[in-house]
Amino acid sequence: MVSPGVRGRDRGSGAGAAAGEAGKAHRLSAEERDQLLPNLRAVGWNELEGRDAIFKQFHFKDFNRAFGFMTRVALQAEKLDHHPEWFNVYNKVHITLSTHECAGLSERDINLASFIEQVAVSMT
Ligand SMILES: C[C@H](O)[C@H](O)[C@H]1CNC2=NC(N)=NC(=O)C2=N1
Repeated sequence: MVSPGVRGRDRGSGAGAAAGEAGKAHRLSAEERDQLLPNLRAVGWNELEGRDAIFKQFHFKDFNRAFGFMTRVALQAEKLDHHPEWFNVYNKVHITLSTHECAGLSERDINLASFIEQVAVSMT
């Protein structure tokens, strides 16, 4: 499993973030994709066609579980200042992750997807 990372935890502290950590997002290189995407593909994330983004559909027992999941993801997204594009109806949640700032997939999406997986596992 990809580690959820710590991006955002020290946001605003100004304390020596590593290169790229709190700075501008960059689109993942081919090598970075080869390294980072297989773990997410293995748990159902897929790359979209025609857009540099990843997508997954989640199904829960009922709306309460789905909305509880969304609430936990929303709080983390706000902490990370990195937000999902998502759709919910009843027990289904569809999520697309991409980084608007660099118009494509960045490490931020990988980190958020990893967090989302942890939450989903704990809700099902
Ligand atoms: C101003 C604010 O930091 C930006 O708009 C943040 C907010 N959330 C974001 N979410 C996503 N998915 N991509 C971004 O580039 C992004 N940027």
